[in-house]
Amino acid sequence: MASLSQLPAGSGSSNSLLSVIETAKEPLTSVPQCYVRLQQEPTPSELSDDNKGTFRSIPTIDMTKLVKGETSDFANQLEKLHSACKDLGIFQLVNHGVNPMLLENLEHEIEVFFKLPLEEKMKYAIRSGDVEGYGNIAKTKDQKLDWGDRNTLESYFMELDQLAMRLLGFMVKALKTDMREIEELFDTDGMQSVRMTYYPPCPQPELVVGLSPHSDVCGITILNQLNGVDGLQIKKDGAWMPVNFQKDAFVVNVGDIFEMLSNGVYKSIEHRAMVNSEKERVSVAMFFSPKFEAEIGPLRSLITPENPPLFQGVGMEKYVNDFFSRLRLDGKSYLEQMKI
Ligand SMILES: O=C(O)CCC(=O)C(=O)O
Ligand SMILES: [Fe+2]
Repeated sequence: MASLSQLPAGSGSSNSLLSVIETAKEPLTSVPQCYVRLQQEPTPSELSDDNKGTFRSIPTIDMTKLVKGETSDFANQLEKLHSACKDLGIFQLVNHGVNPMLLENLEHEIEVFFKLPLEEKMKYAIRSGDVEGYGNIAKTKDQKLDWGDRNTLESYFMELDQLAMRLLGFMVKALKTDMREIEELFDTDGMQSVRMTYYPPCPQPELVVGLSPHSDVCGITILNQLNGVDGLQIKKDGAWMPVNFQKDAFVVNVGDIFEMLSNGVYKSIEHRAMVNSEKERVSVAMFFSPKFEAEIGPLRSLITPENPPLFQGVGMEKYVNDFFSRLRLDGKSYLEQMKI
């Protein structure tokens, strides 16, 4: 795994992580001890039939049906979006409207970047006190990135930002509340960050984890599995379930902050990434969060005497900083602390 933006410091910052690509270049037949996980939770194939549950695949939401507006298709799709966010916290988004040429260029440029020699990549390494670079990129909407091909990356960020705002709009509609509070939190100065991850093939994939179990500390995440290789898994009823999705679809998941904003109606989902022995995998996750100055907590418009707040309010900056000061990714434990 290389590159991270939403990881607490000790989850493998800088050198050990950045060098996994270099490690994987060696003709290895076994995995170095530092990557071996001794205790893995069961995968579906290891569970008894009684415990497999009913999960088959994540729901598919069709953006064109949402954008079309007030038709019966729209109402059905909005209901589907509501159930997906409430019951699972994740769905695949098809017909999202992002320019296919842009997606192709992005895939090409990111692959080229990850394949540069380490010395070249380290020229872009994140420096202490900075938030962007190899290893980590985070930006507010008005900050510029200065590595990679600015045109492609910036266009991607802009298109995804618009998509995220539209999706947030539909989610708010599905929650039957109004958009004003969300606009205040996310619009203009909202925070956008990205994690691009290159997972090299691994000689013993069953012994390692590409990205440790976690939920995302953001409003929503839009994940692009760039080269179409699967590896994402979600935790459902105590077991890890693989998520397969169409090559051109994005996976959207509810983050911890939206769980708080929705007062627990929508759920963030615990997930992880696994690797395989043959194919490298490249993913780009974009995280959309409220602005740093915002106070986050259950939306006022959702709170009534019958529906009291389930989470404490907290400043966004404090929330994010406290998360980054934790030593490792640990499922949904950080969000649990915020419960009243
Ligand atoms: O690579 C993936 O499929 C998952 C990435 C992810 O969960 C993240 O970057 O937060
Ligand atoms: Fe994630």
